[in-house]
Amino acid sequence: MVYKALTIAGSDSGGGAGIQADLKTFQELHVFGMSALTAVTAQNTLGVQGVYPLSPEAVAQQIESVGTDLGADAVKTGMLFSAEIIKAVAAKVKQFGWDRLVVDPVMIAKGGAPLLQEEAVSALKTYLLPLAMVATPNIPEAEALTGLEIRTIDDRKEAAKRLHEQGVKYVVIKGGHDDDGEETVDILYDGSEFFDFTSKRINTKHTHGTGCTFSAAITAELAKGKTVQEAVQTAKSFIQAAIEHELGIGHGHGPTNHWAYRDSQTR
Ligand SMILES: Nc1ncnc2c1ncn2[C@@H]1O[C@H](COP(=O)(O)OP(=O)(O)OP(=O)(O)O)[C@@H](O)[C@H]1O
Ligand SMILES: Cc1ncc(COP(=O)(O)O)c(N)n1
Repeated sequence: MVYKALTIAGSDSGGGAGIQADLKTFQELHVFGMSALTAVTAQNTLGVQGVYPLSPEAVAQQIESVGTDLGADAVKTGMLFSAEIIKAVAAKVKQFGWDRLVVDPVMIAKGGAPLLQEEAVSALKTYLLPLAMVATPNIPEAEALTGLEIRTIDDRKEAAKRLHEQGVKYVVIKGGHDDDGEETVDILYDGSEFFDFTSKRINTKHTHGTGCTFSAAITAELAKGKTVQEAVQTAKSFIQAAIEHELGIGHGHGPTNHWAYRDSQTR
């Protein structure tokens, strides 16, 4: 059986985030990866030097090419840039009836560069979140999507409930941005219960692309037919290994190590 996953996201020339992180992660998890580019970024470990969005038609046509021939067992979205691209993507997801959809609501790169226009946040809420099986906001993204200020674990739970009310079936609020403490805690809400995924916080500056890699791992596991809980558990182990075994490349915030999880399985 060949499992297939499609990522709809931006290109990161530096290879640590975006489409590149997604395809590497799919491959590492033994899932055939396909892509529809939304934008090309000139980017490295020091920051984002340029953003060149594609037309909504170009995005829609790439998805159409994949959907009408290869099909996809699961789909994820990353950087979508504009309200027009979000609408085009939502229409195609509906057309192909893709229900294993993971929405990573990418807004701002770690270095501060905007990857989603401010006015597109409401399009994300209106058109895409209601189609999402899983959404994976970090804390600032969850704040932008709910209007809540998130300080405590209870605040995170409240934000998860609000996003569930907006139509997301499973909400994962990631704890990478919670700088205090010895642990990172990601919270999963399924509409009735909360589940915690906890790991030791690794003290490193090489976390470029952690969010993309984590959501791509969830998507790969969903493509195999795993439950959301199983998929999040594998994704947490995948990202933990990828951060822990850092590559140390580039002069700034380096990428994570996408092959570390596979190595850890064979050790
Ligand atoms: N220093 C760390 N140590 C261990 N795990 C981490 C660390 N930083 C992030 N993570 C994990 O990485 C995953 C992504 O979380 P994070 O909150 O960094 O996402 P993000 O901000 O969307 O990422 P990105 O910066 O790529 O957009 C989560 O599972 C989180 O717990
Ligand atoms: C094309 C693209 N997509 C997503 C991110 C977010 O990743 P990060 O916040 O780790 O920079 C990025 N930097 N570039």
